[in-house]
Amino acid sequence: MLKVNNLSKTYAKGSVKAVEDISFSVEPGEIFGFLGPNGAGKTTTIKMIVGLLKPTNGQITINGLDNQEQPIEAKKQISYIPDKPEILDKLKGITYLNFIADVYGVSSADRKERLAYYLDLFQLKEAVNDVISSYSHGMKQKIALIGGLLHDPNLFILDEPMVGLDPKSAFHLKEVMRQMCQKGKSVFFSTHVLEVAEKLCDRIAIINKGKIIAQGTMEELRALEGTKGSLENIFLELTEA
Ligand SMILES: Nc1ncnc2c1ncn2[C@@H]1O[C@H](COP(=O)(O)OP(=O)(O)OP(=O)(O)O)[C@@H](O)[C@H]1O
Repeated sequence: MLKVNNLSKTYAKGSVKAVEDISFSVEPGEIFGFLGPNGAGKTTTIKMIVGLLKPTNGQITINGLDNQEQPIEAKKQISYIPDKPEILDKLKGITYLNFIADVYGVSSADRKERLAYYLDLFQLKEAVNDVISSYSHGMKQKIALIGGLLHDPNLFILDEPMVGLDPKSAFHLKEVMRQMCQKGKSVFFSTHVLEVAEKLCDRIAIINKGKIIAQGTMEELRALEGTKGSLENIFLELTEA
């Protein structure tokens, strides 16, 4: 579903090596967690995958489509929810969601069904008629999530999705991620919440100082470190230096 090959990104005319020659893939039906300390290169990697930043080197394919050669077709495959979604907050929630559905060409039958389902799930049925500027941080995040789910993306990409969500909404988001994967779609997300990653992800990659220092299933990561410990233990040991 997602293939990242030898990807690098430098900033400040090459003086900052934010991402250095990383490679990984996310298979259909997989939840993939992307972990790393502050400044490790997670957001930079995600922005290259979704086409917001041009790689210095390397290739990204999404469902077989090169995201630099076929950017529009590649973007149709994905939804991206940034850590701080910037939404058109002068609009009412429902106007925003219909706008997103229009952009992605979602049919009126699918739109009606998905809106009813997700607005109920994330408890925004009433608030959707208010302007977004009146929403709390968590409500803004939820309207962005619903917008991201309306076109039923093949690859759902989220940067720190749990921050700001109440426990019930976080629970439902995790359920939505699992349901997507049961349908053969994929989820790729960054997080600092290691307990969530450990429970939810099929595979995990850990990035540190721009380089991937470990990747695999929890079992593989444990074997790599020769431990029976938690992901927190493994993460701290690997990123200590
Ligand atoms: N626009 C930019 N110009 C220069 N350097 C940048 C820029 N954006 C990011 N960096 C640098 O690139 C490196 C990777 O940053 P990035 O935001 O990708 O990290 P991150 O893993 O997402 O961190 P966090 O967990 O704190 O969000 C850091 O050293 C950061 O200072």
